Amino acid sequence: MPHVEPGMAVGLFGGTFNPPHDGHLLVAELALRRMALDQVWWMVTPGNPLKRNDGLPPLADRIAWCERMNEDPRVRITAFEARYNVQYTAQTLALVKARNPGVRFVWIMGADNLATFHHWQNWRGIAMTFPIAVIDRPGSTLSFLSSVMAKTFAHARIDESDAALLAHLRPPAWTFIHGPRSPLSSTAIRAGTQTARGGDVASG
Ligand SMILES: Nc1ncnc2c1ncn2[C@@H]1O[C@H](COP(=O)(O)OP(=O)(O)OP(=O)(O)O)[C@@H](O)[C@H]1O
Ligand SMILES: O=C(O)c1ccc[n+]([C@@H]2O[C@H](COP(=O)([O-])O)[C@@H](O)[C@H]2O)c1
Repeated sequence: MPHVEPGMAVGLFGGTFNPPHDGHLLVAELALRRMALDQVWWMVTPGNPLKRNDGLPPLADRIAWCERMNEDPRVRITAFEARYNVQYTAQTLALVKARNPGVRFVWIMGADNLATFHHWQNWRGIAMTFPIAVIDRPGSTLSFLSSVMAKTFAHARIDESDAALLAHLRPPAWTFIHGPRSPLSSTAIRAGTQTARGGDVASG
């Protein structure tokens, strides 16, 4: 687990990163700036518990790709979930919190995950224990209105102009952050229609 000091504000950004791309960098930079975070951890998951993970490249490869991609020293690449044998985010977050007293953690996810968040293990517990920042993503912009999570915790949503307060608020507290958006996805990169650094691959 990366080193942190009490009093720091840290964003936890879990992902499969198969492969990482500029969209992930954009999320990290937006989160650092808008929430005045000291660090963002890219937590490379052993495998999304809701997805089929056969065919997933080895964790070591995905970590190496992330390290090659990232140039910001505030972004820390970690795969401690595999080492501690945890896969569900609720477990991951409990572990991080227990090992780092006095540190303010915020869970960060793209808007596509907001739409399915209510299928996650103990999702209400996560929302009751950690502030959450949802970053806009093409195709999922309206999920902050329609998702079960957004409706259930509508009373706890703060305006994004107050995002810098989020790490210091008592949960439940969440916000939806709009900003520059990236159309990139790992799926399209694997399919060969986009590149990790952006832009469409010309067809034909
Ligand atoms: N372009 C993007 N804009 C905003 N958030 C993104 C973007 N790409 C990925 N994310 C977010 O980053 C986190 C990790 O995503 P992941 O590694 O699964 O990438 P992905 O592009 O969504 O992959 P896949 O297409 O395989 O599902 C998730 O919270 C996801 O919502
Ligand atoms: O805990 C869960 O039930 C759960 C369900 C789906 C996704 N997650 C986590 O959400 C993060 C983003 O997943 P993904 O597939 O969009 O890269 C990653 O850290 C996953 O482990 C967690």
